[in-house]
Order: sequence, then C-alpha cells, then structure tokens
Amino acid sequence: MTTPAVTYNLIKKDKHTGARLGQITTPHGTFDTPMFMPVGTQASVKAMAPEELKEMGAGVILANTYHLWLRPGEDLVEEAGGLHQFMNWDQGILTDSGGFQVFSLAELRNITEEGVHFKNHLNGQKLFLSPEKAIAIENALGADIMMSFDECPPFFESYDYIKKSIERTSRWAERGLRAHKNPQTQALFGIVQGGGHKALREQSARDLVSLDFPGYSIGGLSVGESKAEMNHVLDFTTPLLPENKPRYLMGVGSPDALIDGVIRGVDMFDCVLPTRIARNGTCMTSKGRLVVKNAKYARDFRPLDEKCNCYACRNYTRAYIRHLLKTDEIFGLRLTSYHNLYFLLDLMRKIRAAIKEDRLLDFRAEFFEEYG
Ligand SMILES: CCNc1nc2cc3[nH]c(NC)nc3cc2c(=O)[nH]1
Repeated sequence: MTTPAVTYNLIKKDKHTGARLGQITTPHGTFDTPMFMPVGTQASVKAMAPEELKEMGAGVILANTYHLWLRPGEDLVEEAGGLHQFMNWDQGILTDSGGFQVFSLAELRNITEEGVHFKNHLNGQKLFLSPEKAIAIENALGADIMMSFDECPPFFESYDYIKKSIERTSRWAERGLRAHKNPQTQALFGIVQGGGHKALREQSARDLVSLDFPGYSIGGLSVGESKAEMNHVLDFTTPLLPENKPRYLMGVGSPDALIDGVIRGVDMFDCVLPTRIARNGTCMTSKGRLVVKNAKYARDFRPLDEKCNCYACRNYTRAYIRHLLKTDEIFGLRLTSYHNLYFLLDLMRKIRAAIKEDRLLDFRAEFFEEYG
C-alpha cells in the first residue's frame, strides 16, 4: 500500500465539542488544522504577494480549475512546471474541480451521466467537463489536494432529485479516482453531498468512504441555506466521515461560521469573503464588520482593529485607508485584503489554542460577545 500524498494526524479532540486539533501533511509541507485557506482563484490571492501570505501564516491556498482551464490553460501551467512554480508558492495548494464554477458562473446547458455541457462564461464557446477531464486538468495543475468532480445540487431541491444527483456524483467520484494519474503526489478528496437530507448524506458518505479517499469535503452547503440549516447538516454529516482523515467545508467563511464548523468537527475551510469584501472597503474586526469608506472614519486615526497585530493595523489608520479607497489608490485594497486575511488566519490560530486548552466554547462565547 503506497503512502497517500496527504495524511492527517489527529493530535487532540476537544473535550466538550466535536472540534479536533490536527496536522495535515502534504508534499509541500505540514500544516496545523483547523485551518482557513485563502482563495487564489486565478493563481493569485488577489492583491497579495506570496511572501505576505506566508508572513500572515497561510499554509494551503486555493486555485480554481475552471478559471485556469480557460485562462491560461492547464497545458501552459504544466509547461511552467505546475502551479507552485508558476505562482511562486512553495506551500500547499488545493484545486477545486470546476463543477461548482460551472453551475454558478457559466450558462449551463445540461448535465448528463457523461458530464456537464455548458458555455464558456467569457466567450460563449461550447465546453464540456467530465470527471476524467476535470481530474486531468487538476493533474496538470499539480495541486497537492484535488477535489472530485461533483454536482452541487440546490439545497432546497426535492429528495428525489438530490438522491439521483448524489448517486451520479458517487459514480463520478469513482471515475475520477480511476482517471487520477498521480495519487502518490496529489491527494484526491471525495465530496459528500445530499442537501439537507440525513438519509442522502448517509448514502453519499457510505459510497465515498467505501472508495477510501485520503480526505473528504462536505459539499452542497453555504449555497443560500441558513446558518442553522448548515450547522444542522454538519451535526449529522461530519460524524459519518473517518476520524483519521481531514474534513473540508467548502465556501465557508465568516468568523461565526468558521467557529461553528470547527465545533462540528470540520478541519479545513475556504472562502472568497475576506478578499472580496475587502475590495469594497469592508473589514472584519473583533467588534464586527467595519465599512472603512464611511464618512465617519474620515478623521479616525485608529487602526482598523485596535486588537489586531497585522501589518495594516500596526502601520496605518482608518483615515488613511479610507482616503486610499476613496481615491482608488490600489494600496488601499492591498491593506484591507491583507487585514481581512490576517484576521481569519489569526482567528484560526486562536481557535487551535482554545482546542488545546479545552476552552473552545468559552472562546466562542467571548468572541460572539464582542463580534455582535
Ligand atoms: C470542488 C468543486 N465542487 C464543489 N464546490 C463547492 C464550492 C462551494 N462554495 C460554496 N459557497 C461559497 N458552497 C460550495 C459547495 C461546493 C460543492 O458542493 N462542490
């Protein structure tokens, strides 16, 4: 039995919740979990240099298969020596499988057993993605962690539709495993679906766990359902997954959702939120969101967050950052992006420390008290 490309080491289970302290070992390093993964959709975490991501403690970052397939093309990235070489990032990289982007971006034509026919969102060109094609692109990109090709059904779809969808997604997962060329250096994760239906989540998890993936993602969430509904699905889904493998919740996100996901046994998260809201001047702070472009901060010479130790908060004021954003100075976006990413990475550091000392629920109460 060859060693899989990615292994998970469970260090400690929280006494009072489903939270776990662990480490994930990849060909590009070992990283502490629970972890937040900055999103670098087109091989760049928007406005951030790799050195800045490293200094704020990012370990694994994301890139999107659909976008890189369209531009610059996986063959060009492969010729460059793979994503790590191409974007000068020597730590962890995770690629999604394009499915979700197709459903959320492209003009969808139709889903068949074979795969998904759709139109390129840039030029209307007809395209086709199958499990085999998606896995081949991810192999060429060279990510340490690859995601299976799945369908993310609408959360409120009917039981019958979602049942058919998860059964096809399981067949697609098996096809992806067979098509995967580099299991020794790239770990392919399975994606559990099933909407809000416990029986379907159990069926999807059973199918995928029997395929013995090195890690599992919980899909079909953070797609418009309430936080309560997401937490409820997590309550009965994470226990279905192997304890000795990482669990990844895609598209999450906000500080409260991260804490509640960790409490329910999730180890890895990604979300575009921090950099996306940063670009319109919204900052995450320990006291909730702060829209630094607002006029009330024009003469506010305090840092974005007085409790934050990041580069932006140590060197610049709300007034200065507001001025930069109001005058379309690019440096303004860099400072808000840096701060928001640092805020979430630092939150994960605090969460890991709280798990270590069995005080995660106290930390949650203190955090929510301030965050509002
Ligand atoms: C890896 C591609 N497959 C795949 N990506 C996803 C990305 C998401 N992003 C969000 N909220 C922002 N929910 C998601 C669900 C899925 C999902 O169910 N599947």
